Amino acid sequence: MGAVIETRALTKTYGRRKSRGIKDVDLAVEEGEVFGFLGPNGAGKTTTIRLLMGFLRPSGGRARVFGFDVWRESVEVRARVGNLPGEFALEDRMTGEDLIRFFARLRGVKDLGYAHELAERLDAELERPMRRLSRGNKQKIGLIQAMFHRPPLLVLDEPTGGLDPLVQEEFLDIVEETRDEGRTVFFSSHVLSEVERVCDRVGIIRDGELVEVEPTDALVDKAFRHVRLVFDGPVDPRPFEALPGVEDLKADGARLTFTLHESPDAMIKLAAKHRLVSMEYERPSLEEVFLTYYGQNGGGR
Ligand SMILES: Nc1ncnc2c1ncn2[C@@H]1O[C@H](COP(=O)(O)OP(=O)(O)OP(=O)(O)O)[C@@H](O)[C@H]1O
Repeated sequence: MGAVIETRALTKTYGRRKSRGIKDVDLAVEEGEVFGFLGPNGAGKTTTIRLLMGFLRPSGGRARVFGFDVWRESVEVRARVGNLPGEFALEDRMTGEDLIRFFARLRGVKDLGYAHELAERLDAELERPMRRLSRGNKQKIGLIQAMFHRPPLLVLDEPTGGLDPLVQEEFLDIVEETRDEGRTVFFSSHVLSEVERVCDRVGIIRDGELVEVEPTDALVDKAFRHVRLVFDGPVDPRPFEALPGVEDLKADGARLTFTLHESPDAMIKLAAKHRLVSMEYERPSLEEVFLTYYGQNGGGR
């Protein structure tokens, strides 16, 4: 099967002033993959998710989920998608258990076994009224609600927000199991480490535009490297500084550290003219790669 989510030039502007939401987003999420949708606050993640769920009408372009138009056939879409919205209003007096039973009736689900398994694994409090739950505990109820009927597609907006680290880990295990069952997961995040751990591919959105879509490994692989060279005596750092792709060079007598944005060939040949004691050549984290798209202060490259 082809794409589970497919958007073409999907665009949303807000209000009469046509203020920015998202612009010309072309996206294809394949069946059985875990897709991470990355961007800082205000980049357009929630807007995209609300469009996919048919909660917002596109200003331009279109989007399909399982082949259904997300706006005109939103009932068909929602029947196949488990969704955690960015913000959700929960009935204050209801307990988590009441809410799950309510959704189970709506969806015609009789067996609540998986709902209770999820509640136990996420350490959710199903017996308390919602108004007495902390943000993180409400988030757990929202996640159970999105997942307990094992929908073929999960669309989750910042699913780990407010969860403590152990529960985040458990949630990521559940995401991996969901993929093992051949189901598809699309989630937005700005926690790069979790995306690096579970996502097969990532899309990076900046100022409403999708700037990169890559397999997670490939994105990190094609990025720069951290290099640390230690020689048996002081070396002149200037020839290293002059190499193409060398940035942020720091010299400390016999020790040079820098980032390298080109292939290592010229650097290795230059280093080999001296006596090397040790060399480290390391991939960056996804977090560091992400910063190269945004700059340290959100500027971008
Ligand atoms: N209802 C609205 N009316 C006007 N502008 C809006 C509205 N909702 C979002 N925007 C604008 O659209 C842009 C994208 O917002 P969106 O909420 O989709 O970003 P996000 O990536 O989900 O951010 P966050 O991580 O903060 O939720 C922002 O510039 C935001 O100010």
